[in-house]
Amino acid sequence: MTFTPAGEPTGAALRRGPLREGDKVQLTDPRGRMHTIVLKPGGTFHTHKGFFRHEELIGRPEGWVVSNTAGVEYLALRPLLSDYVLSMPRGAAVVYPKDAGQIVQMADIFPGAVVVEAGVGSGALTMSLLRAVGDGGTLHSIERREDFAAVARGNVEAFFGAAHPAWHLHLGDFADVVGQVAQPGTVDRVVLDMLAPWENLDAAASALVPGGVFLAYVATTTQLSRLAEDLRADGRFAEPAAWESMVRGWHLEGLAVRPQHRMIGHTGFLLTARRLADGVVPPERKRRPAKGSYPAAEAEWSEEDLGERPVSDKKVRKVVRGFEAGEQSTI
Ligand SMILES: C[S@@+](CC[C@H](N)C(=O)[O-])C[C@H]1O[C@@H](n2cnc3c(N)ncnc32)[C@H](O)[C@@H]1O
Repeated sequence: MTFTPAGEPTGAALRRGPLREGDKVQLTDPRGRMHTIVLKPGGTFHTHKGFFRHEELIGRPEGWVVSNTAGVEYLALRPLLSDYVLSMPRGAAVVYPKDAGQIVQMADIFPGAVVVEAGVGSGALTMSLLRAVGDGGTLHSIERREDFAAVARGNVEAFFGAAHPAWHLHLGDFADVVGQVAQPGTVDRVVLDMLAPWENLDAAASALVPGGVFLAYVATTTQLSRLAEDLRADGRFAEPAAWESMVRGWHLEGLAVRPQHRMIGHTGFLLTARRLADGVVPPERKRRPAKGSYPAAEAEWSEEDLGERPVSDKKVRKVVRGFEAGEQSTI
């Protein structure tokens, strides 16, 4: 199903115009609860407080309010991409919208770019990448699990309403597949969301153009540490940068304007590094390597490696005396 006229980006027409048969529609009830339905002739939406017929929405503009048999009102809107990824079927955990936005921006995904991503999981990030590269770009998505690839294909095609012209889904391991789908040195961006991205640095470095962006999304600090050290050891990448983003919603009610009590505390860390030109040695880092970083994951950690300031016995005795005398003091 596609309503896209020639020249319009894939999927755009599905998000415009009156509500149609086959459209996914998000209903918001008076308490703010959401329900997702697919409009079909003869369909009804039932709750324990009455029902309405889908025909009452088909042909209406988005943003319509429909009342059920008990007078309960529902606001009807097509889901946005950020709504869709949180309600679609999942194979693996998805990249949340807050991180997908950061990935598109910080990996500098541009219209027409050649991008390789792995793994695909449920296809959540895939949809943001496809929107960013556009119909004229190329996205190779590599997934090692056939069942997850099938879930992703279903989600992506349902969202765009058709096969996206920029999308190429491949089954297999990133390191085996990337060289088959892209010539060395031709990929603008590599985006990895997987357990062990450090196992794929050689393949990623071979695929990337000079100046290309490598971005990885990892869930734990131990993964982040291993990845950063292995990137430095590889020698074909500039110094990596890492961060996380926290998004806190706000409650807006009269004078009660405050942060919401609940938030998504942790999703993952993002790390980016640029591909150096071939044969270039990474510029020497000015920082003393022993301070604030540790040399290798398997090394014994010392206070100095961790950037801890050694504390003299004299200082410790002074603080203990102060503590015994009732003073508040820290080392
Ligand atoms: C967390 S999921 C990805 C979620 C996805 N980015 C999304 O937003 O829906 C991680 C996926 O990576 C796949 N994977 C792990 N290592 C891989 C590799 N070396 N090559 C290809 N896929 C891999 C796993 O099978 C899994 O489906």
